[in-house]
Amino acid sequence: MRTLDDLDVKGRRVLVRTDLNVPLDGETITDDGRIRASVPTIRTLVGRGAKVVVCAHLGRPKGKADPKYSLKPVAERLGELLGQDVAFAADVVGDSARETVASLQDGEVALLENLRYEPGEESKDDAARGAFAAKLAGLAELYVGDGFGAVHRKHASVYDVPKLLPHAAGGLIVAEVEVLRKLTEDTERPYVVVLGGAKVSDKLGVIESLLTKVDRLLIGGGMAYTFLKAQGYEVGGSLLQEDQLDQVRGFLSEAIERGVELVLPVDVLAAVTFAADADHDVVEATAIPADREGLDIGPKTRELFASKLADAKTVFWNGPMGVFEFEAFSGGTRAVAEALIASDAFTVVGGGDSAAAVRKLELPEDGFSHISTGGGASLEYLEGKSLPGLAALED
Ligand SMILES: Nc1ncnc2c1ncn2[C@@H]1O[C@H](COP(=O)(O)OP(=O)(O)O)[C@@H](O)[C@H]1O
Ligand SMILES: O=C(OP(=O)(O)O)[C@H](O)COP(=O)(O)O
Repeated sequence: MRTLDDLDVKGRRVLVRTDLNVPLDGETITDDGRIRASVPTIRTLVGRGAKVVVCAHLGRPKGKADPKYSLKPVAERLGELLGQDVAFAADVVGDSARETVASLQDGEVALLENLRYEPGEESKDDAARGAFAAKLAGLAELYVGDGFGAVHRKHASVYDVPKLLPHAAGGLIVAEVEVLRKLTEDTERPYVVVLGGAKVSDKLGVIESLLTKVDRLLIGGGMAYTFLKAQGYEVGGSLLQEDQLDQVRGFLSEAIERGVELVLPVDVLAAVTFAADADHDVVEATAIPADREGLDIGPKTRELFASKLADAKTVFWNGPMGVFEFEAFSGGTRAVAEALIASDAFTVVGGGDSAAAVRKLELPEDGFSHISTGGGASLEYLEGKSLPGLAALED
């Protein structure tokens, strides 16, 4: 892959695709890790006299402008971290974007509004995506791909724009790939992957391939309930991917055939509702009451998972074990994080919320070998698949 050093950026408009998909509470950014991670590349371009046009997505607004998902608060935070103003365009490729970009001087930075306000960004139709990509590419002369967390998405800003402009990979993508490559080459064993979180349908897809690579797979968070249901247990109002139950049954038998230990929760915190102060009890994972939802793994599961991590030599973890944003349901995530910190394995934690959890729980970031900005992106990288956003940069 070409890197920033291969581009002559001075005085030129450079479109930088970053991942600024940060957790928000209203307009308040609750974790700015991904914004911080985008700073070095932007700063390098600023230092080399580029006119820097940053683009990114936030959440899943599904092709329509929705103020809830505006990047405006992110522009302010990015400005604070860079120590210079960041001009904010109120649209993605409209009048505001064109005017904002046109007024940039060398060394100045602009951020476009949320890419996913535009239906072309995520369209499955190549022509629709291509048409939007052409408008986006029209704003700049060069392209830098640096949004590692989104490289698994075949989206216009990730996949199509680099086909239209001279391009290079930014420092974050280079650094992430360098570390994750270590997990795919001569992996020291036991190799354990821990999966949780809420993007269940997305991430169930990687399990088939992980079963051919890992020694143990620990499944917690919102992921676990589809497995429990597939085994025939009641999961009440817990997160469930009903349409993937058959697929999950397949994983359960394949794990047995391959001799992979697939470890599920044995107890959970079952809450009466999804709220920070919800009444809850520890129940057996096989006996979740119909009117309850599982919001965290229970104490026996925390011990079980820690024991399955104790002798690991390589660990990848994506997805919180529970709704860590609520103090009462953060214990499982803390327990898994602490088990990784205590271990002498090569440990990588990835994902916007997983990384945010480590910081929110005030755990030492240097207790992990690497904290990746990508969750789904890292998992798909570990599958060994060609990722659209990396393939496009390699061309
Ligand atoms: N049992 C659960 N029920 C509902 N949500 C959950 C549960 N466990 C974890 N979560 C949620 O998963 C979210 C993170 O999921 P995900 O986006 O897949 O992780 P990451 O961003 O680290 O890749 C968090 O907001 C957390 O509250
Ligand atoms: O937050 C992200 O991924 P992650 O939750 O897997 O870490 C990325 O910004 C990708 O977002 P998407 O999963 O809505 O495409």
